[in-house]
Amino acid sequence: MTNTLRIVVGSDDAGFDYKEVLKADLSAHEGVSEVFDVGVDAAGGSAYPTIAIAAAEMVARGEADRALLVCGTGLGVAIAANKVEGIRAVTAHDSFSVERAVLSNNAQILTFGQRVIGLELARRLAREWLEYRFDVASASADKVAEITEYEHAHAGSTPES
Ligand SMILES: O=C[C@H](O)[C@H](O)COP(=O)(O)O
Repeated sequence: MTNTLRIVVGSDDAGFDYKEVLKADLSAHEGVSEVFDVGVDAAGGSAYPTIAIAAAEMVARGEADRALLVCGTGLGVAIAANKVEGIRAVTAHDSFSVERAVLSNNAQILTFGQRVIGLELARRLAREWLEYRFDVASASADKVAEITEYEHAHAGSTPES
């Protein structure tokens, strides 16, 4: 496989068990060149925003290509990661959404909820996710660019209500 991926994984306490399994899967996958773990460790303790922002900042800085994050629902880590400029993070618990997260939205971050989906489905979805690459020449590219343009134009500002 060409174009291997550097992936950062992270979770809060509620996602720790899945994060550890997914980390092992990613580390053994031929399509993954590096796996970084921003926690939590077995001792736990960090809340989901802390972990999600740390992972998202690694992606935003170009230190990792993607992140795979787990919390109880997948929602909190996605919300927090999306606060980092340039990041598109989505929660996806089905095969089609995982595909479109990359091919339509060029999302760099996928999140799972340990309290929502079974472990084997999460493992399968993570494997599928590794196979997709966003096509910058696709019809989806202009739509993603519109998000980025808005983000850049409004950085640091709060929309008036
Ligand atoms: O989105 C948040 C996650 O599900 C987190 O693991 C649990 O958050 P809570 O303890 O605030 O419900």
